Amino acid sequence: MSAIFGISQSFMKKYAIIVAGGSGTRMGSPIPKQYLEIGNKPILMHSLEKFFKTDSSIRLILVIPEVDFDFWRALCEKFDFTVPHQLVKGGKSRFQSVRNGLAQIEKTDGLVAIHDGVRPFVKPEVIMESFKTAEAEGSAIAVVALKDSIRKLTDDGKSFFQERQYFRLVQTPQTFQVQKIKKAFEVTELHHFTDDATVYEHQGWQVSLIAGNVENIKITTPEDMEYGNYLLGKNPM
Ligand SMILES: Nc1ccn([C@@H]2O[C@H](COP(=O)(O)OP(=O)(O)OP(=O)(O)O)[C@@H](O)[C@H]2O)c(=O)n1
Ligand SMILES: C[C@](O)(CO)[C@H](O)COP(=O)(O)O
Repeated sequence: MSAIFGISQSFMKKYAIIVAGGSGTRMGSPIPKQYLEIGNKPILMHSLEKFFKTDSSIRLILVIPEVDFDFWRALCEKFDFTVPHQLVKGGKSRFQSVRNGLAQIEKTDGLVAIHDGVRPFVKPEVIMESFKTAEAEGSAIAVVALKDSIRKLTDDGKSFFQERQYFRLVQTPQTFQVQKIKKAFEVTELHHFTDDATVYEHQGWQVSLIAGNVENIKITTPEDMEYGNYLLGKNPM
């Protein structure tokens, strides 16, 4: 980090892997959810733009199914979408899609944010903080506190009160020092690797948490589309 005119600035190369290799089964739409329009363009374009507008020097790596490459290029033409990005083919699972994205990063001395393509409402402040914390501490995982009470269910049908202050909802971006996350992804995929933090901590490394933003939902089911359109109507990007 260095300070120029009071603004703290890092000179480390920054990357963002935007994963959108899924099929969106829970959305149940004829085309995968990442290409559905909210506001005036596909969800995925909002997500890519968030990173580009935050810092245009971030190298954007977009992971989508290889069968969708032509479809995506056609969408870019249709929407006059000019944010520079590299297309990479997705894998069978999110883990494999991330690994394909990481394989495109040759150098090991940078920082990489891994972000779900279907989280278009991430705030620029969260993206910037994730790079800053990952540079200092190795990782930065965006999380938010719970507002509701929670209960733990047991297999025999009972439920128990849990202290919610000990829990956080996990979002993306999940940002890391490139060298460490590339090493972490050299392992065999395990069932509990639901995100990148779990892969990182499998190495025995502690993750650092940062504050996410509550609107940064993962668009998953049809009602999330309604909420997304509502947010854009009230709060155009
Ligand atoms: N093989 C996969 C599976 C998921 N993802 C991405 O990981 C993010 C989070 O996954 P999720 O919301 O579960 O997306 P889908 O797998 O598409 O949805 P579903 O589980 O409903 O099928 C999404 O941006 C999704 O495109 C991916 O890149 N490659
Ligand atoms: C990465 C993630 O969005 C963090 O909350 C989440 O783990 C993805 O889970 P999914 O089952 O692939 O939707």
